[in-house]
Amino acid sequence: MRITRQRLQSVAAAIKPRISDASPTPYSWISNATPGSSTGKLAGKAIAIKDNISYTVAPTSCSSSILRDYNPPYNATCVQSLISEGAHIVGQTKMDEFGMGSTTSHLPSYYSPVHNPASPQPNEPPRSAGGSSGGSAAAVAEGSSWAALGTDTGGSVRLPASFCGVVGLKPSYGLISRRGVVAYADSLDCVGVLGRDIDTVEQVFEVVSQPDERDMTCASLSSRNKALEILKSYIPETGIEGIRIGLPKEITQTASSSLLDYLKNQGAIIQEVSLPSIEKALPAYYVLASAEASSNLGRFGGNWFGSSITDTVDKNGEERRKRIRTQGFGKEVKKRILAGTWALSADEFDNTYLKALYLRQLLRQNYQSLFRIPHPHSSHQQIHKDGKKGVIDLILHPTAIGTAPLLNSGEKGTKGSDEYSQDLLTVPASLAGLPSMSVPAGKGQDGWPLGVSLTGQWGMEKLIFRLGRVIEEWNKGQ
Ligand SMILES: NC(=O)C[C@H](N)C(=O)O
Repeated sequence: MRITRQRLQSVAAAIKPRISDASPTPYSWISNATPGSSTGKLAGKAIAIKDNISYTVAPTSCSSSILRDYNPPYNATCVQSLISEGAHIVGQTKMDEFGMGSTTSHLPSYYSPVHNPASPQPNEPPRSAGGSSGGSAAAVAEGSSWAALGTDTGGSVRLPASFCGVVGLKPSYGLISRRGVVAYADSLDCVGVLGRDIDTVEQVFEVVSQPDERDMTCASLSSRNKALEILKSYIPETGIEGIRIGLPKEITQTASSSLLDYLKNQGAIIQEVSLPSIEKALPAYYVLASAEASSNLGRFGGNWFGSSITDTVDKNGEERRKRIRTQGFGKEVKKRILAGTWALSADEFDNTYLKALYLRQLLRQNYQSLFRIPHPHSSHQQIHKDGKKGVIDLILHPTAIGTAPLLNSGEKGTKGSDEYSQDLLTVPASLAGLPSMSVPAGKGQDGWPLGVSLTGQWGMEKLIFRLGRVIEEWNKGQ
């Protein structure tokens, strides 16, 4: 039988029981298909995927009304890789609409926000699972999926991982193909992996981190190999003896002294470093991400998407476009489209967009000046004015400014500009395109999970996993 798009859509319609709208479940769609294959590196493993990653048997809505009935015609490369290795795709997970948010509460009215399952007491008021991949983090934390894919533009995998007490990796920019992933901000978007431990995250990462000639931004095999060779020549094959960890002095270190002592006892060398440009990272991120989003979301104009919204068939094209975009996008998405369009306008371009690009460049140089391990692409190499070389291998700091905020209370950063500040410590690595992983690290005074982030040179995921495992060991004793 020929597989046409219509056929796929009717199959999806038959098997896509959308989750009841009032439920705080992590999922927007749950599969009732039988588990994956019994062979392959991920045989039978239950994996959830964020609702902006194309999977032909389910609607891919990006938690947006405009894509409510969109069924993608092909699998994203990363999903195909999971299926080829025997994984069972258990469902698609809720997210802040188009990835814009940090709480998974920017949702269409027919979804309710995801509740964070890491609650230390059964009757606590619900807290946010973080965002925008809050559904993926909650699915892993509650145990309904073994691992999950998310996407991270400015912290969307790491922040929910920290709030839900799981591991979340945002890989180096370009390591996981984005073919079939709905774009938010192309110069920042990364597919990321969440799991309850580092072994799980590494197993999934190894499967999905492959060159893809159908994604021109996906790193080639030679860049990947070069990064591995560089790592071998700088760092011993095992252990963390002699690994240099930098603590940025601009970030208040909540990492417990017991963790730092534990790392020192294992042979790590810990020192303070300076990342002054980190201060301007948040405004630069929101200018650049919104500018890119305003352009990317232009494609949702009413011709191909949002057809279920329209009752304006008889109106001219402009009316129809306006109506569909007005009804189809939520408030936060509209705000970002307007902000991004403004930043790119002739009057504002130099003063806003170019300034943000400049700040991004400063931040990138700042990171590069700290690392002992060189960037595999020489064009990124920082030549130090003073001729000094960088000395550290990994940077360690808290993932978030606190524990999970209450849901929809208007307090602790769930709404308004306060919500943007949740990303304070995650956007710097995104702007620099560097790998960064959040690992559970103790609890806050309120008993909710805390996470620490490890950031390294481009392509140094293996080193991040290695140090992450030591932190994981320490965390078991907490
Ligand atoms: N997509 C992300 O990484 C989340 C970030 N809070 C944003 O709204 O852009």
